[in-house]
Amino acid sequence: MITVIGSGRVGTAAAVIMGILKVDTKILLIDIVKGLPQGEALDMNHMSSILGLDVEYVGSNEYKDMEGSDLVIVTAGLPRKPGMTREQLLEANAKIVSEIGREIRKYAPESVVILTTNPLDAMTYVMWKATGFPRERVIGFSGVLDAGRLAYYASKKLGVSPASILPIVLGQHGESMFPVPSKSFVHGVPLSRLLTEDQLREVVEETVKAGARITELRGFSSNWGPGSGLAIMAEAVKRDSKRSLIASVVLEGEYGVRDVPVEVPIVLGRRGVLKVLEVELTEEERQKFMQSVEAVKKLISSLPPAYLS
Ligand SMILES: NC(=O)c1ccc[n+]([C@@H]2O[C@H](COP(=O)([O-])OP(=O)(O)OC[C@H]3O[C@@H](n4cnc5c(N)ncnc54)[C@H](O)[C@@H]3O)[C@@H](O)[C@H]2O)c1
Repeated sequence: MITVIGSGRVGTAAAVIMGILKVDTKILLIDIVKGLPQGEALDMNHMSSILGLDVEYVGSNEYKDMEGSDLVIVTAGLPRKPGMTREQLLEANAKIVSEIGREIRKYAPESVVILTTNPLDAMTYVMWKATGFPRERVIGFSGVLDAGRLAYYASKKLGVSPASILPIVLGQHGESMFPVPSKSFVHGVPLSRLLTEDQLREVVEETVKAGARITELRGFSSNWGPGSGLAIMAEAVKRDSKRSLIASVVLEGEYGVRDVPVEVPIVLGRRGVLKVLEVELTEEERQKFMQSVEAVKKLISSLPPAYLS
């Protein structure tokens, strides 16, 4: 069983897409708002019936119902409003993530946790501390989205399918995120060779600002990109596919960094992170990556001490 905590825009998009991809036969939706997860589950069961999916959705306001889940997806928390940065959500969401982390430790102690709550990397740290799980089982979602956005914007300029691009985005999911065109390839040819300097600058800027652009246009933050990225990660865990994806993971010496979660390429399977892949960076790229790591460290150090142990 997969549990999705938070039945808002991202949680419901993920639940629907996981159902359509038949990632599991039972998906539990949890939220603190009475009636919301139950209503969403009922609507999704009608979808399941119409599409012949054989997936059962259940809605609940009780954390204990997650017992038996091998994968818990956390999408609970405040989203940004137009003009806000992800970093401004820090304190309010740390409280929510920390509480949920303790419930997961109690009711699903062997689960793999995938988290979306912003500011993503600092919240991954809070979840890691609150669950006490090994870093392999606490994974921040954002890299699949940021990399997908990089591939999308590059594909528009190149005139090739985004599916032909293997994109790399490293560092923080936030203002200092670090898309790396020299390590993003179309069949062995890096984007840095296929696009001009100006085009590269535009692609990087569009990628970094994509989330804010969506929020500005429609008044609320993205959900279809995150929902589909979460479904791809859930599929890798549930099918033990060992697919390589980008995600936020607490580093333990890789890239010369320790105890800080940032976006890096990983190999994902049933037990969570099986491997962290170290991309070879030039000195200039390494400096940009480290600036991004420093931004995450700064956010973590501004958290109240209650969330740091
Ligand atoms: N990592 C990413 O790439 C990414 C992308 C988009 C959004 N996000 C983040 O994901 C989070 C959710 O976004 P959204 O658009 O779905 O927001 P939303 O407001 O639509 O949904 C959030 C839901 O969480 C619920 N909730 C709050 N506290 C809870 C708790 N303690 N237990 C259970 N449920 C609780 C709320 O009732 C609400 O239904 C936000 O923090 C947003 O910034 C991250």
